[in-house]
Amino acid sequence: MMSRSYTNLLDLAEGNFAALGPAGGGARRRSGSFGMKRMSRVMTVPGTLSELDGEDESEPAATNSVASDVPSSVSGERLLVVSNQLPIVARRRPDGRGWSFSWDDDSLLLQLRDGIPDEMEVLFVGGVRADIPLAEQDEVSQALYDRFRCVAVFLPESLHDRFYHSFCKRQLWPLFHYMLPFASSAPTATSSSSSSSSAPPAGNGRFDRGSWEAYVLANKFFFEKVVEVINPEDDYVWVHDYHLMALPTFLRRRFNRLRIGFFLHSPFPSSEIYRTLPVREEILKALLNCDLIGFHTFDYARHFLSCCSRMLGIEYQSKRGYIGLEYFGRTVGIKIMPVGIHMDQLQAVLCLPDRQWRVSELQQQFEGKTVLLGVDDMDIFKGINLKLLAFENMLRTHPKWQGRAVLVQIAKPVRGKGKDLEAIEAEIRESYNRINGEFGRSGYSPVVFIDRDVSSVEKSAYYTIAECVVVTAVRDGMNLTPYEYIVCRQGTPRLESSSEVTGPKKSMLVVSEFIGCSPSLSGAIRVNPWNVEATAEAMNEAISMSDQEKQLRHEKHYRYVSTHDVAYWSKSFIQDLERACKDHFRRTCWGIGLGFGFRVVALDPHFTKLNMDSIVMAYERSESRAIFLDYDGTLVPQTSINKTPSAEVLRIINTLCSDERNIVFIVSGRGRDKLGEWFSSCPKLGIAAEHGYFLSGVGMMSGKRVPRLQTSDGWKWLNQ
Ligand SMILES: O=P(O)(O)OC[C@H]1O[C@H](O[C@H]2O[C@H](CO)[C@@H](O)[C@H](O)[C@H]2O)[C@H](O)[C@@H](O)[C@@H]1O
Repeated sequence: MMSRSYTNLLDLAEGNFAALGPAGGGARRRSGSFGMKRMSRVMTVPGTLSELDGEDESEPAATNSVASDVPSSVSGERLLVVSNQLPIVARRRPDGRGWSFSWDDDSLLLQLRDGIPDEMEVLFVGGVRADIPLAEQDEVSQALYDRFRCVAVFLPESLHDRFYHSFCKRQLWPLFHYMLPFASSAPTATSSSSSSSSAPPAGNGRFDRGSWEAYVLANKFFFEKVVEVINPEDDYVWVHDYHLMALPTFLRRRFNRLRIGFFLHSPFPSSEIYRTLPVREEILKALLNCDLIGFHTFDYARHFLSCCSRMLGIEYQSKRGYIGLEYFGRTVGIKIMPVGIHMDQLQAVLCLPDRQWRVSELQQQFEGKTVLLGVDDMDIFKGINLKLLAFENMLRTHPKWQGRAVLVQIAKPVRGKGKDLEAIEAEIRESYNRINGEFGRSGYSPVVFIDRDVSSVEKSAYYTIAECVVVTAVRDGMNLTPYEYIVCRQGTPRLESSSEVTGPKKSMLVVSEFIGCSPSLSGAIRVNPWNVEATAEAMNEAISMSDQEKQLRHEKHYRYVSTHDVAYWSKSFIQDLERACKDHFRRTCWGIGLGFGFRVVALDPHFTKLNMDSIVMAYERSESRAIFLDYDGTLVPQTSINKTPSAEVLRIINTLCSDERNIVFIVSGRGRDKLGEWFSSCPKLGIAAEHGYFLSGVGMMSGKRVPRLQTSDGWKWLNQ
């Protein structure tokens, strides 16, 4: 029986969006609207597997198979990077007429180009971080495509609210950060939401099916934009982050053999958390339509694999260092590779002329003080208040730091607002006012709280003067703050002559054990941020450590961070994606299934479908036959509670066994006692019980049938 969500998804896939109101912004285009789509170099042949698995045949997009003689890697390959937002900064022109656009140099998506081979063109597909009126969307789309090879996705406003603010930010994002929607108020703190005024309709953080439908529909909008520009035989598609987890299913339905990679930038939670999501199977199955799925850490990948095992019954295999999930004949690769920073860009900031001046200013401001630094988005998972409590605790338990230690906390403001965020902001304010009230004195404020946008120059200047960076996030996918700090403390050769870089390079880190970068920072002091006293001790230890020790730790970190940069990450991902897809064009692919049950069955080209008439003919022609029958799912339905074989099954088995030319075996993992009991009325039947550990029954010797082993006790198990 189809579940409700399947029905809805099918509706969505068929273009029935009634529940969500009119869809499509002014800029929605049909295939090929940018006028540059190339012809397919591979012919497709229709076919269906529905007879084999009893699935509905009425799904035209799902039944294409592709011929197997296909070109190997060729030039002209392109990478389509699909993400919720394009790496573009959009500004209204000062005269109010039109828009000006520039690359967002801070965007990881833009930076990843450095790891992509030069001959591979990179196109971006995603939303624009600005409210572009409907009437201007066509023009903006064309400009973005012509100038930046960016394909803009515009979602109708109401759909965007339900997709992003409601499903992404109130449901997926908190859940992936281990927050279950127990309370009636929803987590709404966002780090980059577009507007707080357009509150989503869902009233709390609990699962809301309408928002899920909006999520699926929004993913379909992204899919349509990909379709406009894709050349499925030459292109790779790299989908980013939790906003677009349904997209691989849309892509796979249309393009059976498209090369699809996905990278999750947020954490993937423990299966005990993930399994509370009502659409848990749908999302897992959608991701399994990719060829490669990437995670920042081993733990996130491990959680994903246990979800696949527990919720879908799919087990992973590890071969020669690669982890793969066998999914209907395709191997879905699992990639563990934390993202890195863009070295050149950070170093370029270090060389900007006004930076030196900013560093000197800060050195003066904090002269004689030891600066601990926090740089976080102001969101509910960053644990800023826990950091303040730990700092307060350190001042109290180690009074030598009173008057000497300063915590500078930069909290990048976010536009999204919610009750949780407001409560956390109030708590933070109360904490730093209390700390400054108790420990502050003339010329000394223990906490300097900066809740405004800070330029990259200013941020790098703070990194330079900080003795230690403290990250106490309670969950974070990766968190690149420690990496940025390490690179800024190292400086660049061009700074060697300046007064800012003197003596050996050193840095010190206190980082939460709940964030993605933690495993890669072996020289950091790792803390459980919920343990305020232990974090206070870690802060004290970090700033009290000898310079030599700080230097050793810094060198170790710098070696890692400078070699595992963003280009290293993207290069490695694309290489693995290529590898995972290398035999795609040698396989015969069949799409089957409805909605999120859709998957591609990939078969060896020599695989031929069994045909009843030819089986009967071959059976009749043969002189001797070995017939091996599985038990559960073959002789008794997988779902039946009563596992005893029916009289009909026993009759058929005895008929098969009565033919002298047949040797019939049941092969099962079940125990010998039960199988022996169930088939006691089939004296000529062979049984391989407990996966073949116990054997009983007939055999052939020199072409002659040997009698089955039987004792007065009934069955004789050969290896007993
Ligand atoms: O707020 P969103 O638009 O929903 O995006 C979520 C966050 O995405 C990015 O951060 C994530 O990816 C980073 C790089 O992999 C990783 O360091 C971080 O821990 C992840 O949360 C983005 O940088 C954040 O601003 C967004 O909040």
